[in-house]
Amino acid sequence: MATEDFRTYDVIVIGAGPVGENVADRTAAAGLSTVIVESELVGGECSYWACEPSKALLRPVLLRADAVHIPGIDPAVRNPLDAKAVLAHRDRMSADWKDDGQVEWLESVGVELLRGHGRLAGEREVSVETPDGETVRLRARHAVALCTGSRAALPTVPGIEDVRPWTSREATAAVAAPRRLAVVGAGVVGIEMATAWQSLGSHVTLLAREAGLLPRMEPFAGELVTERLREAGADVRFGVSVTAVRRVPAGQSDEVRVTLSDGGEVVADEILFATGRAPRSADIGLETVGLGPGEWVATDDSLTVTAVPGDWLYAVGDVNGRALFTHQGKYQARIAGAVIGARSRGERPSSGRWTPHSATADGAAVPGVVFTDPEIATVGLTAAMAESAGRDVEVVDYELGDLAGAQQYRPGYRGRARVVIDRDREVVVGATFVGPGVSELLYSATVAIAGEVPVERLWHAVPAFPTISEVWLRLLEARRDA
Ligand SMILES: Cc1cc2nc3c(=O)[nH]c(=O)nc-3n(C[C@H](O)[C@H](O)[C@H](O)COP(=O)(O)OP(=O)(O)OC[C@H]3O[C@@H](n4cnc5c(N)ncnc54)[C@H](O)[C@@H]3O)c2cc1C
Ligand SMILES: NC(=O)c1ccc[n+]([C@@H]2O[C@H](COP(=O)([O-])OP(=O)(O)OC[C@H]3O[C@@H](n4cnc5c(N)ncnc54)[C@H](O)[C@@H]3O)[C@@H](O)[C@H]2O)c1
Repeated sequence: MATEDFRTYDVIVIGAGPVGENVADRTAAAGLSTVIVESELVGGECSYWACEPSKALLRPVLLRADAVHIPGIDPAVRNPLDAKAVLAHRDRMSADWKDDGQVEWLESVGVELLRGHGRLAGEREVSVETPDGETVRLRARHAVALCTGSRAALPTVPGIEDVRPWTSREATAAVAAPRRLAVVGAGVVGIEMATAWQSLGSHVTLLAREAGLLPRMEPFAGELVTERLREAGADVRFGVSVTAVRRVPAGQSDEVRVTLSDGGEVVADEILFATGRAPRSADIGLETVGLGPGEWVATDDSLTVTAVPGDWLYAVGDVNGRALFTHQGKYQARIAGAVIGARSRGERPSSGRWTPHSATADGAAVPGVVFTDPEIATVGLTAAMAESAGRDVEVVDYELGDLAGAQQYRPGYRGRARVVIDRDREVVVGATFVGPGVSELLYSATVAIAGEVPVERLWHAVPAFPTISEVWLRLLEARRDA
């Protein structure tokens, strides 16, 4: 093992997922020499085991769900999906799990890549264990950004280590549909993967410990998706926990027996635990700067780790636990890059909400789309969140199926919209749309919330006829006429 002297850069980024890539891009663009350290594939979870493969699996499912309702389209669309073709498409959309394209992009923006496992080694220092067993020591003049992301969190269930459980990685990268798939967890990963694999030929049993799907969203979101999953043939069960799992021989192969809290048993070929995320921070040297290994790395709105003095350590993206989405992590990356750039020039980052140096939207307007049938698009507060925060809000609902644009989009359209309006400030603070094709509506709601557009002014933002965006007008009318 050879140990080199320190290599010095202005900025060291640990983790080349979408967020680390964007921090590095911004600091390089600010004229700072930047190295990025990656232990697996450049592009991170999102490109290979999360957003890209999951959406490639789901797009054919959602397109087919619309197409079967449209007159004049070949009735053959009712046939089951060609799973082999969908999986091949998924492989292409995941770049066949090769990162050459992203490595080229890093080169094109002037960022140096160092492959290996990075760990903090005290103030402004990082040690990298390279794939050939060497240790490279790095020193940063200005900043170290932790962008190590998150991993699937598995619960402690007796037998879990012996059943080869699927996590989001196996669920997005599997090469064939299991005949029977048990899915534990009623969050976004659980319901997206249940939707995909049920349509690709598996019989899915979805096990939710809560009384409904997506407990943190407006209740009608989970209700509409439950209906469609059941219509598609999935077995959706509420109020049940998994108390034990075991794999037993079955014919030529084996199967998983899942014991439930209600005394029942589910038998499956594979079991997916979609039970949330944990930060990838257990082995990144946090203890060398006084932080707790394995914990979410807390920051302020400038993405600076305030528990470590000196304004040199940043945590950006999933690892800080602020908002676990690629787009929100990339937003944080742009802000962290601007903050690092400003501090490197001896400038004080601007303070206050909605400035170029504050990730204000993390607390006010985080958009998210769940790509199920129907789609769910959310931003800002739900009615329950507003209520528990003691905000004085008005809740306005509208049935999307009553819109001409919705019936044009898909005859028999079913869906619902809700906006949450802050009564004191007369601005929208939350919006949820559930229905086919609603994902593209979300940006309008995000602009209304982040822009704090007065509700009065929204009357002048005229939606085109006949589109689903007319829901905005109908919501205003419903409020006026209430
Ligand atoms: C199944 C699934 C579907 C999803 N779908 C969506 C979606 O449709 N839209 C959306 O916005 N979000 C989606 N997400 C969330 C999204 O994947 C994450 O928010 C996003 O990947 C976070 O980016 P990141 O760069 O912070 O972390 P990651 O993408 O996890 O990247 C972190 C990188 O750091 C590397 N790394 C970790 N530790 C070290 C170390 N010590 N040294 C060197 N390198 C290290 C890792 O190898 C990895 O490449 C989904 C998540 C899952 C699980
Ligand atoms: N389309 C998208 O943008 C997209 C897709 C997938 C994931 N994501 C991101 O990834 C994050 C993580 O998603 P997720 O679904 O893994 O987590 P989640 O926190 O959204 O849901 C986890 C679910 O598992 C349940 N659970 C936890 N422990 C359990 C146990 N022991 N037994 C039974 N159930 C248990 C929880 O009650 C919850 O319903 C999301 O919050 C989202 O930000 C986004």
